[in-house]
Amino acid sequence: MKNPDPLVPPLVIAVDGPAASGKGTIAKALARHYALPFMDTGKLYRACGLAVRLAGHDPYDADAATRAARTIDTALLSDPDLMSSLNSDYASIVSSHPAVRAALFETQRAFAQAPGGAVLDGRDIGTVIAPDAPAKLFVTAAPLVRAARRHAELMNRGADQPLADVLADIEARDARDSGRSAAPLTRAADAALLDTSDLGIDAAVGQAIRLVEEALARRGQHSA
Ligand SMILES: Nc1ncnc2c1ncn2[C@@H]1O[C@H](COP(=O)(O)OP(=O)(O)OP(=O)(O)O)[C@@H](O)[C@H]1O
Ligand SMILES: Nc1ccn([C@@H]2O[C@H](COP(=O)(O)O)[C@@H](O)[C@H]2O)c(=O)n1
Repeated sequence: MKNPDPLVPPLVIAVDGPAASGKGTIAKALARHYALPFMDTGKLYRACGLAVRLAGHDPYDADAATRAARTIDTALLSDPDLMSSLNSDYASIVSSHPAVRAALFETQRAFAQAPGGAVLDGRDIGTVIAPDAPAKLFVTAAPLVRAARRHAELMNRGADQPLADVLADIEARDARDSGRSAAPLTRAADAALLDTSDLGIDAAVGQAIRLVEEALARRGQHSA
């Protein structure tokens, strides 16, 4: 990261959206473009879900999930099973417990408050973790487009899951994430919408940079 200029307000970019919408791809590209640190907050919930699974607990057991969230084992962040479909489900279930979200809040808030700014992607970055972020994106795409992209990704990784199952998983996760009472997935009122259904990765990243620049210009803020 560049040395933060004390005269330039920190550039915090909040990127939210439903499962497999491409928000991680876009957030990582924005972090590279603006030379900012990046956090994939979904990995924290995935690590919590995986810890619950490995301990043989029920993800609906709020006490077990909260204990796991309070003692996240960082080794789990690079576990090959972290990104599996089964673990996506566990992550989505444990993330609905308010105490789990509370346990993971400070790590994310501290990251978002880095002196020079940061890019975070997740479900509640623009609404809860960094509500004052000067630039917010809500990235989405049609469910079938998202499922096809995730399906291709899983095939590349050697996981052979039918497209219809991938679609059903994504829709179930979105419904759970949007329907929960604690920090549900929702577009912040001041987040720019970016639908990538008809955009390739380069075009989507180009649009994202343009939307960030527009948000900064509206606030009279410029990227350093
Ligand atoms: N605009 C795009 N065009 C084609 N493929 C894309 C596009 N954006 C992302 N992808 C691909 O779609 C898949 C999902 O993207 P990504 O992991 O960025 O989504 P995500 O929203 O962060 O997912 P998750 O919610 O599971 O963390 C990846 O394989 C990625 O390479
Ligand atoms: N800020 C966040 C990030 C993630 N979640 C939950 O974790 C699941 C996995 O996240 P991915 O981004 O890796 O898909 C997701 O389905 C959410 O349930 C969250 O609640 N808040």
